[in-house]
Amino acid sequence: MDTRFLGIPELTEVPSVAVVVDVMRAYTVAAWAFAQGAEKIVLAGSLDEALALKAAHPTWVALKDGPPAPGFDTVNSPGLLRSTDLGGRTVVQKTTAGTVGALAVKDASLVLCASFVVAEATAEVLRTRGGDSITFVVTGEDGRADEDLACAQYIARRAADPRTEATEYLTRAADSRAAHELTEGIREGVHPDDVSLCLELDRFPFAMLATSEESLMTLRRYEGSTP
Ligand SMILES: O=C(O)[C@H](CS(=O)(=O)O)OP(=O)(O)O
Ligand SMILES: [Mg+2]
Repeated sequence: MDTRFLGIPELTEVPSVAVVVDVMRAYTVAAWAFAQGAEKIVLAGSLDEALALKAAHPTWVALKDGPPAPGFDTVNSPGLLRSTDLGGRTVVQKTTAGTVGALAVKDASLVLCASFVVAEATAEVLRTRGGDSITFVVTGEDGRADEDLACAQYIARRAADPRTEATEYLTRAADSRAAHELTEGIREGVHPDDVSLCLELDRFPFAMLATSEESLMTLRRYEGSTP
């Protein structure tokens, strides 16, 4: 199998199968949103687009990274989201790295968004649908964010060998720059439990599949075998 690990600036071709990884925190947050009942997540390309979608659909929940901001309902924090009821709601998500990475591969034939909380479910989709070539988009720090690279490498290994152990990959993520910045309060819009929530292996049994719906990149939970 041809497996590549690329940062967003290195995406010069449309991949066939793309796994977009953002551990801290976009795709941990997205998984929590589904766990809290969200029906779908629209991935916005800019803050202005997110606000325009919210204005056009006032019942949608607009979410951004960093500090709270006017027009947005909440922030990119799993610790904060886990006490929010999102039953049947549509979430609009805009973050610095994660949502940008998914939009960068929107023309791929299969796009999965992933983090440690959905690692095994994602690996299982790759075992059945991954084909010969998989591109992992390491969204943070232009491909150098070790929490994202470690998770991507773990999912790739796990897809090939379900006996792969997670410990060394989780240890790298726990020691990443993002983990330290979240812990030390350098990043904003943070709950004290965010880092530990981002390191919960296989917290959720579903994968997350992104497709274009009415020209919007839309993420849904996926538990079947045929995306
Ligand atoms: O919310 C996050 O953790 C980051 C943004 S920042 O580094 O906190 O400013 O966004 P993401 O796209 O989820 O990596
Ligand atoms: Mg990140």
